[in-house]
Amino acid sequence: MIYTVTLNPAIDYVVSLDAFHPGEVNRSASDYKEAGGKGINVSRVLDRFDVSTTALGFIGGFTGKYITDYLTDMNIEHDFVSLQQDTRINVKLKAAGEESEVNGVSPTIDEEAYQTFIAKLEQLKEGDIVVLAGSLPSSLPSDTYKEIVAMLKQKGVMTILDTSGTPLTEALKASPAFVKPNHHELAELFDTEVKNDADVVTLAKRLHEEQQIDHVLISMAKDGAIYVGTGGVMKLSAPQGTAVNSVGAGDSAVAGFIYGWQSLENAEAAAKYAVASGSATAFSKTLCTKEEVEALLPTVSIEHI
Ligand SMILES: Nc1ncnc2c1ncn2[C@@H]1O[C@H](COP(=O)(O)OP(=O)(O)OP(=O)(O)O)[C@@H](O)[C@H]1O
Ligand SMILES: O=P(O)(O)OC[C@@]1(O)O[C@H](CO)[C@@H](O)[C@@H]1O
Repeated sequence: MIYTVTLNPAIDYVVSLDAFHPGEVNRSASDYKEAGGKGINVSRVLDRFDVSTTALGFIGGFTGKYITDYLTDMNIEHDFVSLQQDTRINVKLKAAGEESEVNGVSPTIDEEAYQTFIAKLEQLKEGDIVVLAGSLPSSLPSDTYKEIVAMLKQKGVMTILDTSGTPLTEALKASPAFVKPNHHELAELFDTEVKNDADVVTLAKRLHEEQQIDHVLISMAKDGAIYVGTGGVMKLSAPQGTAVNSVGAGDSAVAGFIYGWQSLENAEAAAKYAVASGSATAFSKTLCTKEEVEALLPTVSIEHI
């Protein structure tokens, strides 16, 4: 069974305007809401690939109810721990060809809620897959993902991690099986600059070899991705197209990798599916569909390096 963990979910409130004028009353040309947060997005994309998941994490208040209702309507299983405080709302602003984001403040996770969540993870079994994705609520310590990865690995559960900053640095010490930082997050991780593909490969190799991470996929937006892992070292080009909405492109890449890995057990095919999925989401208003991904697959080229 695949589980996604979103410790800090959100309603994504996506607002489009022709132009944004700070300090003035602005009116949306269009807007919509979606259940968001990185793990939830992975569940939503896998659902579109006909792969079942259960979404875990913390949810609270009327915003939390919106998210659980949304997932229930889509027939996506979920088993969140309930909180009193509201789940956050993240504002995604699209104006004059630019995307800006204001991500909200997380509710507080108290010890009782955290232990209830851990008890759910304790039930998982060898062969299960867990995707841990997104920021940590500020009330949780920065080594939370590290502790969870270590605990799950002891049970023979495959762990996949997509986060950034100190929680990522810490969690790498527990060697999750698959990580997908983007190239900015990779540079931040090593406190250095990433100027070209060679720099990306050098740092990704360090993650694979020194931190013993089986699959490292560094996403690079319109420049595709670089994979370093048990499947070798390769650069994947991104399909060309007009970016409409990049929110969730990275999560779609994670879902695409899992789908490719599960169905083909081949890292090259999985990385290719990841890039096609990320691009299909970038080119559409919301998350990609399987048809959109498969239409783009033949346009992803791979160079072994
Ligand atoms: N403008 C674009 N054109 C083509 N493909 C894109 C574009 N932006 C993103 N992608 C695709 O999506 C994948 C993931 O994108 P990106 O590197 O931006 O991830 P991310 O930073 O984790 O994204 P986000 O946080 O917005 O979800 C890329 O590897 C690429 O395949
Ligand atoms: O604040 P975090 O947890 O880092 O990111 C949250 C978020 O920006 O990530 C998703 C897109 O990847 C959105 O659905 C959501 O709003």
